Amino acid sequence: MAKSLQEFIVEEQRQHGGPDISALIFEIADSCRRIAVAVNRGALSGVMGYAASENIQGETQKKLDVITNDIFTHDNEITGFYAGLASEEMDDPYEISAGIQRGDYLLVYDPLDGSSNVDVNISVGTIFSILKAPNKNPAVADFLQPGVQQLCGGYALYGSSTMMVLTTGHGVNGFTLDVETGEFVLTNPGMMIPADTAEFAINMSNRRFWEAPVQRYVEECVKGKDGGREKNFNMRWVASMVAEVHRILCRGGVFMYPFDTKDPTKAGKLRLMYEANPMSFIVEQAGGVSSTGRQRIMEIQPNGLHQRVPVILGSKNEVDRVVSYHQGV
Ligand SMILES: O=P(O)(O)OC[C@H]1O[C@](O)(COP(=O)(O)O)[C@@H](O)[C@@H]1O
Ligand SMILES: [Mg+2]
Ligand SMILES: [Mg+2]
Repeated sequence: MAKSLQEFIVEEQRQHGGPDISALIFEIADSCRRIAVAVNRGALSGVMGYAASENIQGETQKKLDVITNDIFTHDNEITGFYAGLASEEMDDPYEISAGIQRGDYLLVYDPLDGSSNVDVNISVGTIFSILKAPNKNPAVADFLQPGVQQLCGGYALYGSSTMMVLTTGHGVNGFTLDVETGEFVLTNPGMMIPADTAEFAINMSNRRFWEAPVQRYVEECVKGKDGGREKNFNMRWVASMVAEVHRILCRGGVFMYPFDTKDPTKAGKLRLMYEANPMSFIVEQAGGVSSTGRQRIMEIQPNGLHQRVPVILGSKNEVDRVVSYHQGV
């Protein structure tokens, strides 16, 4: 019989040792199960559309951004495992309430990724990263750890089925939610990204704002066999990073939200701490590569909780090619 997430994580912990974060992972999975219910009920709960608020990035929040942030924050706060929490939807780290025990870890998360898709019933997700807390009363600086220090990176995908995919540094495993039992079951053990691909994902409407190396790469993909590449390429853009990364884990591909000059105040669109880092951890553990074009993402020393970074990730040979185009540029 297929293993449950719980059985799998306990076994992985026993096998590899290190800090025991198995209970943290079960609680996160349970919280994602509750978010899946909120997302799946859709309009039935009256949660479609915009809230009357903006987040720190000046983005108008969807009602579900706010609801899922509340669920994820509350569920994980009360476990007593964390010294502090930080989310895309909160300007500053969330302080653990008085009376709740402070634990040894930090949790950073994007409670609802791809939220522009919820009103049109397209896949969304939750992304999270677990770090060691340097102390029980963490300041912002204590959260600013490079991705290589993550203890766990993972996401939940609320798609045609709900899945949880995660790594603790010993490969990548995928679990599907059995809605009848409420349990996540191991369905995709040892996920690996093929080194080669003929599929790329990028928001083409930003084309005129990209730098020369990305212009060159995409141009070559579009021209395919007529432009010197050995094959023709296909393109996908879901506008949900979770769905995009999941597709790449399942069948390969390259995903890019590169540096662009659209808004000179922003180095890219995606956020380092709770989007790029956990996804990079997963991609690297699955044999892929994740880079800004000029630097391995997981080696970036963060300078802010909501810092943005260019992201190019996926199948090794294609990402290596894009990175090589950046050399000397
Ligand atoms: O709408 P665009 O510019 O194509 O951006 C899509 C990207 O933005 C995101 O939706 C950002 O995430 P949020 O929904 O959490 O802000 C990514 O999931 C996705 O890859
Ligand atoms: Mg996001
Ligand atoms: Mg989000």
